[in-house]
Amino acid sequence: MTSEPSTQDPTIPDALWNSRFLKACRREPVDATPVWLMRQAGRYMTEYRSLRAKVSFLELCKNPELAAETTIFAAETLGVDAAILFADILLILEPLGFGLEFSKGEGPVIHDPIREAAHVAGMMPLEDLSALSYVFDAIRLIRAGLPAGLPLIGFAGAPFTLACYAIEGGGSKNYERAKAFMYGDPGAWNALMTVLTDSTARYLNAQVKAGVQAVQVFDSWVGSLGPDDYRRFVLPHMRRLFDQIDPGVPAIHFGADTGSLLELQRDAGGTVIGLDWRVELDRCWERLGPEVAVQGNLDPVVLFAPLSEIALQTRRILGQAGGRPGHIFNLGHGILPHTPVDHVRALVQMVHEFSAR
Ligand SMILES: Cc1c2[nH]c(c1CCC(=O)O)Cc1[nH]c(c(CCC(=O)O)c1C)Cc1[nH]c(c(CCC(=O)O)c1C)Cc1[nH]c(c(C)c1CCC(=O)O)C2
Repeated sequence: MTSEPSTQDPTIPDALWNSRFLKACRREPVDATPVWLMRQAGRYMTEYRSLRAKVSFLELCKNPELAAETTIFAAETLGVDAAILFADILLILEPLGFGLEFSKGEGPVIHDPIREAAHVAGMMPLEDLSALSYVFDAIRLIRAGLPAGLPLIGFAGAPFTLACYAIEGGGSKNYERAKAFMYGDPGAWNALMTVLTDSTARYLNAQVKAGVQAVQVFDSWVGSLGPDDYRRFVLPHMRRLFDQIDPGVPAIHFGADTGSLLELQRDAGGTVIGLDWRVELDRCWERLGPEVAVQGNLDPVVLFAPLSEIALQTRRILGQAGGRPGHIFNLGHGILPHTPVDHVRALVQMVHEFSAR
């Protein structure tokens, strides 16, 4: 069911193996709760915005030196317990044959989206990952530039979330096209999900080979499904994905708005389950049982509140985790673009201070 990276791979240095973050992934006791934040490198930072004034988002992703600098700068400025690769879940769509664009104000646009089953019949799982070599180059540079004991997280989008983008052609409120495709032609849907699953597994394992110590799978839009649809159309693919990921690295399984899917997500796989802020951490951990670690779950909007409120909610979440080994503090979803940086830094300090043992 879950992968258990409990024996140390001889290629992992002690400083990384014994880091707070990796210990928490293994549900081992730590001196203070590890914290990192989804989208910790991004537009809320002035330095990021000045870089983006010079290069487009895709240029930044495809320039290993700049991507590495962005990851390292964010991790060091914030004092977090893990760094995350600077990239995007949608990059894998390009070598799968889709045109990708990030237009101002509109978010991502996928050209030539899937409109019929015949499109899927022509798709093959990625064998050759050389079109994504800039990602692996960035990982090598980041690993070399990070402090020896600071783990690096790689990531990918989950097949459902990627399928939504590939079919809708961009963001969507209700996913009508994606769901109509799923219900209307389950055979073509499963073929598409299989291509995305197998490509993603290879991509994540290649990130591990290049030097990440953990991976996170973002199923950002899967909360739009009810449990029965998740079971029928998504779970078998997610299980196949987690089964293929290198068992030597922890896999974080994140979804947003998945309060009604958590047990199914756990059954699909992952050593750590991500929780958003709509749920209570203690009750969910109870539901998930003792075999998984949990990550979360502060509302990203709380970072706009006064420090006193941030402190109150940080203490509440740490209290709900109850000092039980296996909690990684994070937001319930990514940091928002206008978040005050000083509040983000204060949050990281509070987590460490309030949880020090
Ligand atoms: C759904 C999704 C995407 N990308 C991602 C997800 C899953 C996470 C989630 O659910 O929030 C994942 C992602 N995207 C980015 C990272 C980098 C690592 C990090 O610091 O966490 C990660 C982990 C950079 C980014 N990805 C994007 C930016 C902003 C680009 C810019 O304008 O500079 C960054 C820093 C662009 C992006 N990329 C995507 C969208 C919807 C957008 C536009 C959103 C927006 O405009 O705020 C797709």
